[in-house]
Amino acid sequence: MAILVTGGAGYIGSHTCVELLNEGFEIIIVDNFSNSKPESLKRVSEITGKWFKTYNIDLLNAEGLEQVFSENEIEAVIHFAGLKAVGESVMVPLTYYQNNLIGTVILCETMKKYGVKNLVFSSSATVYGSTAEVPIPEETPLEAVNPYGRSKQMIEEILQDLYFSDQSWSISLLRYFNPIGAHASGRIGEDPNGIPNNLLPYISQVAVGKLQLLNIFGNDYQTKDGTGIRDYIHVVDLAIGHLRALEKVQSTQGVEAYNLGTGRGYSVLEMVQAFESASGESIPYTVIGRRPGDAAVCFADVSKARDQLGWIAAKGIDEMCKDTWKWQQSNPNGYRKETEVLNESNSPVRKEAAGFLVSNK
Ligand SMILES: O=c1ccn([C@@H]2O[C@H](COP(=O)(O)OP(=O)(O)O[C@H]3O[C@H](CO)[C@@H](O)[C@H](O)[C@H]3O)[C@@H](O)[C@H]2O)c(=O)[nH]1
Repeated sequence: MAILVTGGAGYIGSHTCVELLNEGFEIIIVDNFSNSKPESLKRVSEITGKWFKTYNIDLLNAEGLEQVFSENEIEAVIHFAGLKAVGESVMVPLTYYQNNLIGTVILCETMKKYGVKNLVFSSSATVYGSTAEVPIPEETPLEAVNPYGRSKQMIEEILQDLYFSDQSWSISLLRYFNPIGAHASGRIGEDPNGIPNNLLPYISQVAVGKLQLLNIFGNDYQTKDGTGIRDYIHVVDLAIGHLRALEKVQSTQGVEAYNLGTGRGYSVLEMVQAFESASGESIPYTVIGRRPGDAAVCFADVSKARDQLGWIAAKGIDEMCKDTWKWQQSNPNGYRKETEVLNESNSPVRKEAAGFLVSNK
């Protein structure tokens, strides 16, 4: 019996695959590689010394997915696959709803057909919106503020309805706070397309000299130093949280949401300092206006995951920054080779995209 991992080649997916393989699970991966590279899976194999089957299939391809279920004995699914860029989701909402919602519905229909009813779903703290009171417990009303977030919120609701219709399902909704860091080997890590949207990938690209200056989005929030506060969590801790959730869905029925965070918040300026110490590089920055939709402060109440999953994040901010830096330094172009990067920088599409991003700053 195997665990099916959708989106297993992505950032959180690949780290979870390492932990699953290390704990002796058999895994099968489905990924369309729209935002990831097969190279990450090669490295998962290299780190663990284990082999696994990978299908290059889009979740919207119901027949392809059916083939995966008919060819393998699957006991549970961890579902990561989905589009995840907030800004992009505002511009192409239908693409987000098509991929994230319909992809999940097709996955669940196929699971149902094959009698597989154990599911761990990759949700996000984004479902809480930007005004929730901290620390945020799971029962906080959900009010996502952009199409990406709403797609996660709607999927959670669909999965609740599914359980209501058939109580033999067992589903965990994992609401991630801010995953950063990388595997300690430095072989797998976060590999964003183009200019990063998120703080840590941006800082690490400044440290390695790919970007010149960090733009800090506002220093006039009601926080200790005026900059935004977030609950950063090491991606390996997060990956281990999936294993605990998997044990839970395999031993009970029901649908439960869990916050996966550390329960501690750090400001943007504290992250800059922590990264400077970990890397020995200086991070030049400038303060610009607030980014629309950003919360001032966001951190988790982690008691439910601790009490019900027996899970707690173990790695601190220094280890998060050290591992991010090791990955960034040894893979300045992510999973791409130098030649691929050169070809891309000459492509007209790439130039247009870069112009677009700069003009939106
Ligand atoms: O170039 C940057 C990028 C970010 N920030 C700030 O850094 C903090 C963290 O930002 P970011 O890394 O973009 O994370 P979030 O805004 O918290 O967004 C993450 O967390 C959200 C809520 O969980 C999810 O919806 C998103 O997908 C996920 O990227 C915030 O205060 C930002 O204003 C900057 O100052 N400059």
